[in-house]
Amino acid sequence: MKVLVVGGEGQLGSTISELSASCGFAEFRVTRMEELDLSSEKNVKNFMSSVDFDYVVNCAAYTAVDKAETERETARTINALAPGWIARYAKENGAGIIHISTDYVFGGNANTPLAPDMPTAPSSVYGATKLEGEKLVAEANPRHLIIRTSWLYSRYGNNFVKTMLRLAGEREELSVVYDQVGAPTYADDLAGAILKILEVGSHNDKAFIPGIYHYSNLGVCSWYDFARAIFTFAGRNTRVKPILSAEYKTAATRPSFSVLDSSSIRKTYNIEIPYWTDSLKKCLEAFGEIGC
Ligand SMILES: NC(=O)C1=CN([C@@H]2O[C@H](COP(=O)(O)OP(=O)(O)OC[C@H]3O[C@@H](n4cnc5c(N)ncnc54)[C@H](OP(=O)(O)O)[C@@H]3O)[C@@H](O)[C@H]2O)C=CC1
Ligand SMILES: Cc1cn([C@H]2C[C@H](O)[C@@H](COP(=O)(O)OP(=O)(O)O[C@H]3O[C@@H](C)C(=O)[C@@H](O)[C@H]3O)O2)c(=O)[nH]c1=O
Ligand SMILES: [Mg+2]
Repeated sequence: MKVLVVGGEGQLGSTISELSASCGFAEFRVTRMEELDLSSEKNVKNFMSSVDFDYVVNCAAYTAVDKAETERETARTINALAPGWIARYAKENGAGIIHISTDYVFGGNANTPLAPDMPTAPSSVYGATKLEGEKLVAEANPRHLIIRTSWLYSRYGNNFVKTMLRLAGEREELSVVYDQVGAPTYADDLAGAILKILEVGSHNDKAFIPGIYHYSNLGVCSWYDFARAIFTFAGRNTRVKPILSAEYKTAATRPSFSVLDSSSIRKTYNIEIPYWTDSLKKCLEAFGEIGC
């Protein structure tokens, strides 16, 4: 089986690239932006019609949540139009698509974990463009898996864990919001789940069951709790002050509650999902923040 990974330089793309090196069930080709720039349909068409693959995994996205508020068109091209093109040219190759989306498609008014079929109501341009991307992917290719994840972190790219560790080197106290509740997700865990789904699909095409799924690490926390856990596990003395979102002005509005219910991916693909603090410790070990 052949798998094409688009967006290979981001957090998830880099992680899949790393983990796939020891995968025996498929041959992976990972693209970087210089090889495939998603800003035009022509690029996508030319590239995708020149390569042979059975599944494409789209890890590329415009993830600068605040900047997206003023760069709506670019965000829409990368998060909505391009995934639609990728799904379409995958279909023309007879291939399926795994596309990644976000908890920010939800409005934040729920108070129980969000199942994939619950109503969406994005409060940001990033969330709205990601939601449109989901629709375009589903319309363009019936063999689609859309996996919504949340609060992704890894040793690659930019993420909250790295931001906190950097700021801890600059300040003795940080203020972090405690009225936005969700669940962090370690990119290694999500990448492992994606590889497992591909492996299942490689043995039996019918076991690749299309639809929208959720994948976050288990458990629930606020960004404040997340920051506290990072500093506790990393042995830092940085103080963290809990604040309200109203006290931390940002261009984009984030959902106050975006805990994803990941039970359908767990059951359908027999995937074990680790608890968020266990995975955070693993990531900090990989950073050399613990045990070195
Ligand atoms: N990060 C998070 O907290 C979360 C992410 N997600 C979703 O998970 C997926 C993976 O996210 P993550 O790995 O964190 O994202 P990253 O921002 O780390 O990676 C996205 C990659 O896409 C690339 N990209 C942007 N524009 C283009 C373009 N025109 N052509 C080709 N590549 C482009 C980026 O390049 P460059 O960096 O040079 O712009 C980057 O390498 C995305 O779909 C995201 O929406 C969902 C929930 C949480
Ligand atoms: C740096 C910092 C952030 N915050 C707040 C801002 C925000 O509400 C929250 C998290 O900050 P970030 O900027 O890391 O979060 P953000 O970029 O919004 O993270 C999101 O990225 C996109 C791509 C997703 O898909 C989401 O799942 C989510 O991970 O913490 C503080 O309260 N204090 C701080 O010092
Ligand atoms: Mg961010």
